[in-house]
Amino acid sequence: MELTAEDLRVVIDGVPVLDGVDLTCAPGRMTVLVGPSGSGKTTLLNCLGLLQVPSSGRVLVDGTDTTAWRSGRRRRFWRDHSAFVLQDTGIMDEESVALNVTMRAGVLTNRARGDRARMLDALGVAGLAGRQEERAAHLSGGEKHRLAIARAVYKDARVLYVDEPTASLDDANRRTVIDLLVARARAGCTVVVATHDDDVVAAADTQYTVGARRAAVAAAVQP
Ligand SMILES: Nc1ncnc2c1ncn2[C@@H]1O[C@H](COP(=O)(O)OP(=O)(O)OP(=O)(O)O)[C@@H](O)[C@H]1O
Repeated sequence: MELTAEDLRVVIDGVPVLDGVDLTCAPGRMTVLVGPSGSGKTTLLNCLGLLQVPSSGRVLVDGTDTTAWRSGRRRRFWRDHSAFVLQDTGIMDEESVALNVTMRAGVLTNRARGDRARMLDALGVAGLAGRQEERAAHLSGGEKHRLAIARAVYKDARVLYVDEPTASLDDANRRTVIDLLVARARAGCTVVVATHDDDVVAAADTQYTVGARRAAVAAAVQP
């Protein structure tokens, strides 16, 4: 699915955070959003993920303007097409690793339901083979990141939104996460990543510097 931002602006408390962003995130490509801390990367990621309503401008999904989408339409987009790997990863600590992948539980028990073979496959891809019956709370921070990506792999989400996936990971985990994201893009997904990590940037197909336009305008008005 193609995501397009057109003249996107976000103003918070009278302060422009995003100032006219034009951007396309194409399927089959990993697009990274870079820029200094506070430049608006997460804000842009949230707008592209329809989690945040911009002050003006549009977000298009496969050419369809989402501005008028009501909550039900947005929820269908999230349910059917997208996966989020955000900074707190959204892992349910008290549940099993398996349930965190399939996101479907039995009515009377918390046993994971869904396609077991695909669940095991997704865990294998994420380097978590054999961990399905453990409680997610037992996983390390890096393993939880990989579990969140396993969830996206299981879901076969067409759009993957990722915020700072490698922050506070060791080198081996960083490499695994980067390779997983590249593999999702090669599988045809639209992968959008907000990052400070040069290795993530080096692995990306497209780079967008957030705040560059603001910086250019500020430089132009310097005496
Ligand atoms: N809900 C909010 N209320 C007030 N200010 C906000 C809000 N959301 C974002 N901001 C401000 O908008 C600016 C951009 O924040 P954002 O989190 O998008 O930056 P970022 O580039 O992702 O930063 P980092 O690299 O540090 O994660 C910051 O100055 C932040 O304080």
